[in-house]
Amino acid sequence: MTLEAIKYHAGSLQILDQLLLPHKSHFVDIRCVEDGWKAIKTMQVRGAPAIAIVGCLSFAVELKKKKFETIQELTEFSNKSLNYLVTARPTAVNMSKSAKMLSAMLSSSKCDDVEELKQGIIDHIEDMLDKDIQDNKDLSNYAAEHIQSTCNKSNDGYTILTHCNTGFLATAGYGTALGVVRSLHKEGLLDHVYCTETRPYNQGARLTAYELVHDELPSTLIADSMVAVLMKTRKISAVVVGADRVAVNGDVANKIGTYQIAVLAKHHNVPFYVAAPVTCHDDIIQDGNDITIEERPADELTMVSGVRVAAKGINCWNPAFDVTPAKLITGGIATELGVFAADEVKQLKNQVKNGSKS
Ligand SMILES: CSC[C@@H](O)[C@@H](O)C(=O)COP(=O)(O)O
Repeated sequence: MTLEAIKYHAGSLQILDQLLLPHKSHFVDIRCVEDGWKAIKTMQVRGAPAIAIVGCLSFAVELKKKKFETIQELTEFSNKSLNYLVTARPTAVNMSKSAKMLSAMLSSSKCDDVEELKQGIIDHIEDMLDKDIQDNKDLSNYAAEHIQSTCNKSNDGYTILTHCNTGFLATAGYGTALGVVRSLHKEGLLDHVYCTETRPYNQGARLTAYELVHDELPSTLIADSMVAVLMKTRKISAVVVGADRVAVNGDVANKIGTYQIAVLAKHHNVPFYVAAPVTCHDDIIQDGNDITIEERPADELTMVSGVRVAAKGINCWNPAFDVTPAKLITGGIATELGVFAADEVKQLKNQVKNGSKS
């Protein structure tokens, strides 16, 4: 049975509450933009593509119920809602790109029928679901081919290390970095996958491990602090991670801990890949230093599953993401348009502008 984290039918949205995983599968209703914003902020849904998809669908659900007298009224409501959704979490680019695209669609539309324009926006948002799954499959297949042509095999196939959660739970389906793992497995080429715990919020232990067990993939969980010894003592073919924002120069913001894994990969000569559909690429921010890094509440660090593990009174710093410089992304950046060297990812922006797909 395929995992399902987003249940959507015209006018109705439910999401799997990721705060309760892996212990409980419980879907919550998202009836409006405010519900969508809260679900993103509290991380009931997380992962860059899923944030944008659930944010936009929450807007679509509220839009469907609302009546507008004029196009101006529709436009004002839309811009206000979309701008609000962008404020829930700042690092991933996907929601802000979608918001800009939908606002531009409204402002450039020649349609003078409010209902028709409203439905056009809803249709466009609904298409995001299928498009994200197809993009993930395409980029995963490209990355799997690239790994086969450039990385070392271990035993009966390739051994991959991944970080955070980038699978069904972080996207509309299939996944990005975890999609690459799925594609290798489908081809009979996956020997093993290691997933990090991903402290402090444990997306690896709670969510990636859940997906790997669900799909019966050969897998092992490690603590984040074991990456160096893993690379030294076991044959790792490649590291594959996702992205929250890829800057124009190929620097990548992703889950905290990604940067240190990239440093270790460089030291141990392990190719380091980023799996990032075009929706994760920022066309404006030139380099990683200008990416806003979200800082999350201290209790995500001091508490584990509601139990305090840190001494009371200690100061905490909890950046949720870090930036891996392009020069450490030695394998490449996999997109639905192919695999790019990180310092050549600028070309991707031109291909997207020109509408080419190869
Ligand atoms: C396909 S998901 C890519 C990234 O969004 C993922 O690696 C990540 O950093 C998620 O962070 P999170 O804080 O759980 O939203």
